[in-house]
Amino acid sequence: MSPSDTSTSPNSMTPGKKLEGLVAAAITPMTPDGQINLSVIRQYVDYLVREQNVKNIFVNGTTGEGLSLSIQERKQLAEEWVRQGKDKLDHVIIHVGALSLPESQDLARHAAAIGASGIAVIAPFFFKPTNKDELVAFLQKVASEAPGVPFYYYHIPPLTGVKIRVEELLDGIREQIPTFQGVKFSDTDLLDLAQCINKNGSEQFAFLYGVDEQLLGALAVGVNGAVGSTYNYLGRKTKLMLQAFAKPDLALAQKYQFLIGEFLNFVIKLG
Ligand SMILES: CC(=O)N[C@@H]([C@@H](O)[C@H](O)[C@H](O)CO)[C@@H](O)CC(=O)C(=O)O
Repeated sequence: MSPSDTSTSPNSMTPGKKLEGLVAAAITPMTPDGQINLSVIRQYVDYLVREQNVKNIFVNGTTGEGLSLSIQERKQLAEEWVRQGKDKLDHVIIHVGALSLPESQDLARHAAAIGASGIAVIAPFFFKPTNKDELVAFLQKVASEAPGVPFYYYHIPPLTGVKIRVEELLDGIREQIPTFQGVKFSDTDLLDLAQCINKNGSEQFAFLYGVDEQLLGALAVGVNGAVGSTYNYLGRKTKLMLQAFAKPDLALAQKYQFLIGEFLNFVIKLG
C-alpha cells in the first residue's frame, strides 16, 4: 500500500479514542538474510489481540530498532501495521523521529497519509537541543506536517541523552503544537512524571510509561497507560496488575510487579 493507493482512510482505526492502557512496542520481524519480514505482521496483530489482549501498537520505536532501519523500511512497516491493524487494533502509533528534520517530516506526512492513529518523536540525539525552546521547535516542525494526527513526545533520556524535563516542555505546548496529545515517558524520574501529571490535569494528555519493570510506581503517580517491549508477551499478566491496582488490591499488584521484575532480571542477565 502506498500513500496514494491507501485503502485505509486517515485515522480510521478509532477516531478520537484516547490512547490508554497497554501499547506493545513492536519488534521488527526480519528474514534470516536481514530483510524486514512484512509477511508475519498479520499474524503478529492476531497474536497480540487474541493472546495478549493488547490492541495498541507502537511501531519503529526502540524495540523495533526504527532508527537502524532505512526510511523506506520504516514506511513499509508503518503501512503494513496500519493495513493489518485496521478493524483489529485501536491505535497504531508510528515513531517518526530521525536525526534529519526533513526525514522526520517525510515520515510524519507518510504516517498521516496512510491513516496512522498517532505519531511520536524522540529528541534529536547527536546534535542535541540544549533547551526547551530548541526541542519544541524541532517537534513543532515535525508535528505540523501531520496536522490531523495526534502527536506524542517520546522522552527517553537514557538513550537520547536529552534530559530536558518534560514538566518544563509541557508548559504552553498546545499553543505551539495544537495536535499535542501526550508523552511516552521512558525514564525513571518519577518526580518529573508526577509533576507533569499534576500540572496538566485539565489538558487530557495521555501519559504512557515506558519502563515496564517500574510500571506500578508510575501508576501510583497517575499514568494512563504504558508502552513497552514486554507487553508483546506479558500483556495479559500486566493487565492483571492494572486490574489489581484499579481494584485497589495493592498487595496483588505488587505481586505481579515483582514477578515481572524477576522475569526481566533474568532477561537482562542474558544480555
Ligand atoms: C530502553 C527500552 O528499550 N525500553 C523499552 C522498555 O519496554 C524495556 O524494554 C523494558 O522496560 C525492559 O527493560 C520501551 O520503553 C521502549 C519502547 O517502548 C519502544 O520500543 O519505543
